[in-house]
Amino acid sequence: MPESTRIAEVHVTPILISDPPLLNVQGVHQPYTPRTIVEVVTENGMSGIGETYGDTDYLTIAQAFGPELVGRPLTARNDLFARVAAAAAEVDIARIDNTVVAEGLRGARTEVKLVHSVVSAFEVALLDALGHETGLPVHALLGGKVRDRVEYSGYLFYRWAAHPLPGEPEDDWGAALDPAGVVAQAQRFADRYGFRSFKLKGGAFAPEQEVAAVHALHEAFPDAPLRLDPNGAWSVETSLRVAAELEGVAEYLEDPTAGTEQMARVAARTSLPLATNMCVTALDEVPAAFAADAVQVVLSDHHYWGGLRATQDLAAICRTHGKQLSMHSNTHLGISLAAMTHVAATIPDLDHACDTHRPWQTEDVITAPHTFRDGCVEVTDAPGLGIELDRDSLARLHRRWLDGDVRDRDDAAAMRRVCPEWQAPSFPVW
Ligand SMILES: O=C([O-])C(=O)C[C@H](O)[C@@H](O)C(=O)[O-]
Ligand SMILES: [Mg+2]
Repeated sequence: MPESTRIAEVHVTPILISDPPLLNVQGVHQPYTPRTIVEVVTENGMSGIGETYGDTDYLTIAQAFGPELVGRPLTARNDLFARVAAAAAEVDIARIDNTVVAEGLRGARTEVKLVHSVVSAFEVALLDALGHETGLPVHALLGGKVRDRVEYSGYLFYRWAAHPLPGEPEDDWGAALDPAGVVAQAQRFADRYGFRSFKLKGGAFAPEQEVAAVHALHEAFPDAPLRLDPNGAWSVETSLRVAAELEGVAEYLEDPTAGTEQMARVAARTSLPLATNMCVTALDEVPAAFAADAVQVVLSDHHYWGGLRATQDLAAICRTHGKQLSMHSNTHLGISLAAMTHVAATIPDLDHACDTHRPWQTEDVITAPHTFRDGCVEVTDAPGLGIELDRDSLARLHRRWLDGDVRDRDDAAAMRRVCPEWQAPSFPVW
């Protein structure tokens, strides 16, 4: 492939995918959630695909930036951030208010974070296309894999059996609203996918109930590393109480309390490691959090950090500062799972099984969705990401987006359909 191979077409396609009624501190997942699918096509007819958030602001930036890639060299990735940021500056981004919102439960919402998430989809698509042009897998383009399988953890959620209205998407997982329900869900995850570690999304019920669920999981799976993540819902004192009850049971507590300062106060008084995907989610948040030793484990996420190479950079920063690395996940499809798996395969010191929402999704836009064996996804050596876009499925899910009115993830609004008085909580909740 000549270095001058150029991009001939870029397609940015919003879709709505079905999502089960998973509970978190902000509310409950809506029946449908938006994603953005990016495809680049080279002048040689090779295609590359990427995936990111589909909420209005991300989509607006992606749609503004997409056409600018046409005519650019396929190998030009280093200026993506500057170019996407410039595109973002030209459009109206309506909802930047530096508050925590549901579409990611990712700490303060800033323009830089939006830009990173958009960059990630284009970077992955460019790497995928480059892989097809060269015959190399994405992990090789990132320096090569150091493992043949990437381990994921079973991501447990409190959940309702069904969304409230007839005709909304259904699955057969049933409700999980107490420790027995959580253990049954974990058992099904273990039987079906072989997961050997579990994360419970907390913040849905009082901490004592969630601690009881983690103890029940420990009893049922004594060797499994366990995590509990209330997305910052607890006060410092509550976090310390929970930490004391879960020492020796959990491998880490994820964002027990909100913000670097409070996390540091908890970290100073427990030996249980604290992990975050809320207070260290962009480079400018690193110095203060590391100086205060507020976190011991950083959850990478290539959507947050601006792509696969940025994730490798984050790994180097964590290594330098003696921090461990794990991986966060939001609702995502197989394109992102492929990207997560390729980058995870290249990071020597990925210390924990990665999170993934993928087992909760019943739809996808790739022709052969991944399978989990022993909780792991095989690292493919096929060119690019090693996946193929399912164009019929993409068209169907895009049609749903065109016909529907969901444009943003809003877990509080979804909760209000069942509990009209529900408000997004003020923190700490407990
Ligand atoms: O903190 C986390 O792990 C997440 O925010 C992951 C997801 O966003 C999860 O909380 C969700 O979708 O409800
Ligand atoms: Mg988290």
